[in-house]
Amino acid sequence: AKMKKPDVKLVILGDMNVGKTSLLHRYIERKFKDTISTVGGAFFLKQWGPYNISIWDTAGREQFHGLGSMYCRGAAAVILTYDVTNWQSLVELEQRFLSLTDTANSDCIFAIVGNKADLTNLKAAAAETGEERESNGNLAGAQFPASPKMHKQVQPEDAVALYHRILRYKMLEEKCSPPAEAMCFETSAKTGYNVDLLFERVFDMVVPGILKKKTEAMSNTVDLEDCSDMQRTKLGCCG
Ligand SMILES: Nc1nc2c(ncn2[C@@H]2O[C@H](COP(=O)(O)OP(=O)(O)OP(=O)(O)O)[C@@H](O)[C@H]2O)c(=O)[nH]1
Ligand SMILES: [Mg+2]
Repeated sequence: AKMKKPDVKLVILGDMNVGKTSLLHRYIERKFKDTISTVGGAFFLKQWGPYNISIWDTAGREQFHGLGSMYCRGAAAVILTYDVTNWQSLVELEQRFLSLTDTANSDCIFAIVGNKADLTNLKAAAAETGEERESNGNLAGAQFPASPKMHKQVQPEDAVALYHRILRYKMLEEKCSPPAEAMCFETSAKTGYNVDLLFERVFDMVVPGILKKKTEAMSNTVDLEDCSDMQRTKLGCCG
């Protein structure tokens, strides 16, 4: 099949083991399956209405950190993922991952995602689909946490506070940016809780940017001049 050219790029960032790959599998393949820690990165294409969206899954391991800013180049949205049972994974988003997004578009949209909500939230745990429960032989029930709040280390308001700090860091106006309540999520790749909501809200938010880019490209002649300049330079180098 002919490879479709993506209209827009999304990137998923976050520490190793938070569930980035699992979230993407859940969304694309509709199931929770075993993962191995990502090496480098991988991308998936998603058709969204008339648009092709590329979604980049990155490696959270420290040794691949240098690749992050490359993956973020030209991104229209970045999904910053942490694990609700791991406070440090939220801290890392700000300390280690945020600066990687310097190469993203200046009007880049940010989502903050607390994954593994099934471990701390009964509703998220119970969201598991019937078919899955069957294939797990009721294992899901047995894994219910005795006290749902037991392992929860990160509260939704911690993510909201981070969202506001990110807008400040990016020098994005609060009033021109999507509100924190719309862009901070708790998800479970295991049960599917809020996973469609997350991806589809982000898709809807990047569509206006695609339209704007297409309109600009049609009415812009400067691009052509830039191109011939580049060719001249190239000829200059070779000749
Ligand atoms: N309980 C629970 N476990 C999850 C969830 N999502 C992922 N996991 C588990 O967490 C581990 C890590 O998941 P991955 O999706 O590989 O994590 P990752 O963020 O892609 O990690 P790297 O590729 O190393 O950066 C795996 O054992 C998953 O099965 C979830 O929503 N709930
Ligand atoms: Mg991964």
